[in-house]
Amino acid sequence: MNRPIIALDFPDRQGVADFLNHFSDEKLYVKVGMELFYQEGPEIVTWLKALGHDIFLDLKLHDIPNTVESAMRGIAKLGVAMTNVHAAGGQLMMEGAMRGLVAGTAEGQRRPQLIAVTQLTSTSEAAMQHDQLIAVGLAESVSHYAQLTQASGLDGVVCSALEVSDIKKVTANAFVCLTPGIRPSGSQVGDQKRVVTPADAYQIGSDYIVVGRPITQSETPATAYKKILTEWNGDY
Ligand SMILES: O=c1ccn([C@@H]2O[C@H](COP(=O)(O)O)[C@@H](O)[C@H]2O)c(=O)[nH]1
Repeated sequence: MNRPIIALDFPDRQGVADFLNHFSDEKLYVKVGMELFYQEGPEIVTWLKALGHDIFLDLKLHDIPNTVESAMRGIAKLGVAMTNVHAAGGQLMMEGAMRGLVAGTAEGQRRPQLIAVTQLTSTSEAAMQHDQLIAVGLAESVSHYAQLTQASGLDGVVCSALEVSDIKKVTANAFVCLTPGIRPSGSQVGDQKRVVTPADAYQIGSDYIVVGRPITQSETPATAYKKILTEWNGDY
């Protein structure tokens, strides 16, 4: 079964522990983002790994190439399955990120997948053009960032499932599209702008989906997760 990646957007480890209690012994694919990591530090990753979960460390690095390369060397040592940067940091920064990750990965250990954020799923086309002064459409901007990411030697991108078909046309087969902004029909959209249901993400061909609040804020998280898991595996 392909597992949806659960965004563990909690303020502390206790919040995560309470949440995980709903799942008995199930091995999950979880995402640790800024909220949790900046409170708990790298130990949160060590703890989740010890529980048997796979981890996407979503820190979205965006800095000068040398700084990102050094930071990635450290991230590699945490043994996460995947991590990321912002494609807007540019080709030199992304190449530096990959160099750091390769250098920091111990022999015999698998290098974490490295992907780049194109345009955040909370960004609308109008906001992108106004805030970032980008004159092209959102689809074109996302496609450009995907090609730049591939040229930089990374494994894939973060985008909305709405852009996956276009990206797949201009990138290699193995190039990964990870899609947050997933909302089961009827659930609250919140601050997300480019949303897709788990079933549609499956149909479109997303490689991974990331789901946070529809699971973490649910009264019955395990049931919400199971329903999304089923849809995401083409059973709906
Ligand atoms: O473009 C992006 C990149 C990252 N995210 C992250 O995914 C989750 C989504 O959570 P929801 O509660 O399902 O909205 C969150 O941690 C974001 O930081 C994203 O949404 N869009």
